[in-house]
Amino acid sequence: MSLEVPSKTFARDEVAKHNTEDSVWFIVDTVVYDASDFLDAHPGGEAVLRQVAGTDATSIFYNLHRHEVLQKYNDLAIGTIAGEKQSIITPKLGDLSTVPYAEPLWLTPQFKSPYFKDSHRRLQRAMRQFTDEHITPEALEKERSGEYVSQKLIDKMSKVGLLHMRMGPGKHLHGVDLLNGAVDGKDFDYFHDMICSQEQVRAACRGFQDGNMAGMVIGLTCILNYCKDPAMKKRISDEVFSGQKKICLAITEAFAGSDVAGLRTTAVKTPDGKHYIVNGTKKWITNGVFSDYFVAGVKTDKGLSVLLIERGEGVETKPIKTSYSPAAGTTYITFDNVKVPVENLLGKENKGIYVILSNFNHERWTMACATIRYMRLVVEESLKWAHQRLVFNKRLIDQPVIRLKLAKMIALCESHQSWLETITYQMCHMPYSEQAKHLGGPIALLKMSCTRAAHEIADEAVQIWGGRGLTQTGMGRVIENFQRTYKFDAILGGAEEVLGDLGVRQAMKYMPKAVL
Ligand code: HEM
Repeated sequence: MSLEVPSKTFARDEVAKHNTEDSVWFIVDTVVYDASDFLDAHPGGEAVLRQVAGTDATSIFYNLHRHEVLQKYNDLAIGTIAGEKQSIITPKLGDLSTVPYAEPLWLTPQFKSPYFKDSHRRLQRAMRQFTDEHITPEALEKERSGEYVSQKLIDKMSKVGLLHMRMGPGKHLHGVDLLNGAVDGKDFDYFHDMICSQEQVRAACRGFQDGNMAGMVIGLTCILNYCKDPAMKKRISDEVFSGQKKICLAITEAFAGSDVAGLRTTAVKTPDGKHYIVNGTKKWITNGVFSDYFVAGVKTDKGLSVLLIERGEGVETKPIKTSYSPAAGTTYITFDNVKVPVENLLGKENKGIYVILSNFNHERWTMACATIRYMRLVVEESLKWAHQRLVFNKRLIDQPVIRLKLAKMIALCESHQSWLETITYQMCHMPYSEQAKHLGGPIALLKMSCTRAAHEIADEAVQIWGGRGLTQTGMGRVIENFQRTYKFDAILGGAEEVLGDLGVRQAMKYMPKAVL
């Protein structure tokens, strides 16, 4: 699609005359812009616009701006050059990218895949449209302002079943209309789940991405799987799926991160046996500041337990400043003599470790989905940039050293997506009990390897982008956001070192007495 501009046409000679004190016109990709009243407002200053007055400024413009700038300031366009056609593509909402490697191979027309059915393709199209139209504009705004996700967006996501889909396959999807019938809830599998995760990442706002209900993805699972009272389970899941209430998972503390056995928050039963009294703190809790429910790991008399704690007397939350956007809602929580009914125990007392562990595979796999898709976005941006940026009178892509960096980035991205799809296929075909036994290790290794790859990609991308890879607005904003935030995925949901160790230890459980 081309930019929509007024139908008036001009000769190039005519444009050339508008290089006076009062009139500053120039051409970008055959569109004529009258910047005479924009000189003061131009963020890059007046002088640079005067320097190009009357000329074709296409290549200098694309050396300095993203194409979306022209969409935003479309009212400066007054027409086009007679007999010439725009050559630069303006993507429509929902479109697939035609940049090589910008889409996973299964979405590239020439490639076939054994994994994806029509319902996956329908869901991908619907998710892309929904993300481009509703999620990305809000993500960009909130990532910058640091405000939390709006109730309006939550309501929209709830209406199209997106909150339900984020929990993965299961009965909670049966009978729910998913993006206007894109997929039947009973057919929803882990490839649909992967598509939901990966499409949303394209907003490229890592803080907002977590702020947008990541707490629910890891917190509500414990209610769906371990809440013993059916009425309570229905009440809470209805409230959360409808977007009226927010929930988060509160495990980590200043005292213990990946080492969950080291938790120090205590839950002591009252003498009448009807309540627990909870005391302690939680740190780095995503979405905690705006949550109504906290699925909290606590120490009971003989071990670890998991309790559903409602916001109320004795519960205090305050934001923690991190290197990604405050939009994530990262929180420090204090529980001060909080009275929790014993019915709120999730799973068995002192056996909370099983409740916590049951969450890990899906959480880590979701993080791998997201990291890989963000890596691909960085590849797409870097390919576009290398193709348009002129340095030493050459495009960056004409330099072998740049092509080598891109080759490494593409290879890391493609290999991890393939591994992810192989594991996702196993998740679709292995019963849950088998998954816990056979996939915990591979998923841990996949996540560990993804974030190592992200580290390499961030490093190479910043070298390609230079200062723009370190600047929050403008051309390199995606790269800047990625290089500043990929570490969250290397730490959250299990640090790389812990996951690597887990992967090898799990493999050793099945090691035969093999010798050389
Ligand atoms: C319709 C035409 C134009 C519009 C709407 C426009 C708009 C903008 C905007 C929004 C920015 C902020 C940069 C960003 O964060 O992306 C900017 C920066 C800038 N613009 Fe323009 N601009 C136009 C044309 C031009 C042209 C023809 C030049 C020619 C030299 C130019 C030179 C600059 C420079 C040097 C910067 C600063 C870039 C930086 O900080 O990296 N602009 N412009």
